Amino acid sequence: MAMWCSRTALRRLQQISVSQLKMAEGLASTSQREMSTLPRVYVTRQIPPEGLKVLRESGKVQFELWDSDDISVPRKELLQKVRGVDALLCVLTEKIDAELLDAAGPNLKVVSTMSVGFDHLSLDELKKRGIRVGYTPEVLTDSVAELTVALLLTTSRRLIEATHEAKTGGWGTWRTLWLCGYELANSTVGILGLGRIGVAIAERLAPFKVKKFIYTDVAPRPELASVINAEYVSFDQLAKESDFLAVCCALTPETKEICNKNLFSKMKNTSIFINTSRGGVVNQEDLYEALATGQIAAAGLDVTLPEPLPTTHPLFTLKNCVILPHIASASYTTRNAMSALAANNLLLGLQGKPMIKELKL
Ligand SMILES: O=C(O)[C@H](O)CO
Repeated sequence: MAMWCSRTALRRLQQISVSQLKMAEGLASTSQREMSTLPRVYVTRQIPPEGLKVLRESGKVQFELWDSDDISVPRKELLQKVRGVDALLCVLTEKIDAELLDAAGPNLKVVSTMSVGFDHLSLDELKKRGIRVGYTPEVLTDSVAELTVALLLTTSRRLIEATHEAKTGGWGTWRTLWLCGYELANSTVGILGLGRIGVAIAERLAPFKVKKFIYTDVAPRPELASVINAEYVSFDQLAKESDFLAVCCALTPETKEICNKNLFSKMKNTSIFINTSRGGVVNQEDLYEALATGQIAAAGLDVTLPEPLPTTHPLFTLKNCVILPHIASASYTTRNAMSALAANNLLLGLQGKPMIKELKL
């Protein structure tokens, strides 16, 4: 599956125009000898075309690519392929840990992930080795916020159940309480972990006549909160007062399974729980209990643990749980922007320049 950037592969991967292809080939063929001295990069996925174009047209690196977007690179292959590389461009399915960094060896200077989340990276190990890390915040904020709103409305207004009923004969006469859900108007929306994405979600929800935004985080974030007029509350207050609770925090050792029975037991039985951050912030057994027993009204999840969630998982048996396959940032524009940003971060890192978006280790 892996390959060095060849003519056929380039055409297939990037659906680029013939002139663009010629340019890439020209670069490759005119400088075969020069190329062998260029820094080596391994790209762990067939990333969207914009990023590959950035790498290719830079003329500053030679890169090898795992030539698939449907199957992630097997660990064994990855450990082999990273040997001796100068930089790695990865996605969130690859664990970048001590084993991998040892396999890569001392040449590795830059890891650039095409994601805003970095829980798949062992930051301590990267720091210890002086490896710089790029990531892709901001470019996905709009897309994630849009999807979060879509998931929230789908869940609270029971759209999946409704289309199922319409299609399968459950649609009888118009009924007064059939498929009733919960509305945003006059509601309190809680945000767990207020960052750019939380703000963008609130900005989109405000026109639905939300009464109040509340949030909690490790500390108040007055600048961000003032944009959406959100009040800082304790974790318990957030649980008790939210009609809609949107989880927007990063997965860290501190937030691992922070959404557990302690949280669900304090929530209203009319509340809607939405998670578009990481599956690991939720204790899924506790969530199942809360949903199955009516402790909370419904949940919308774009992320689970593991991913993919096995189709036999109990959460799939619940009508009041909407599960999406981690698509919050999945718009063509955003995925291309993430790809280009990851490539540019990598190139800048290799040149010893500040990256556009670099994690402070
Ligand atoms: O971390 C990320 O970037 C998202 O989860 C996927 O876009």
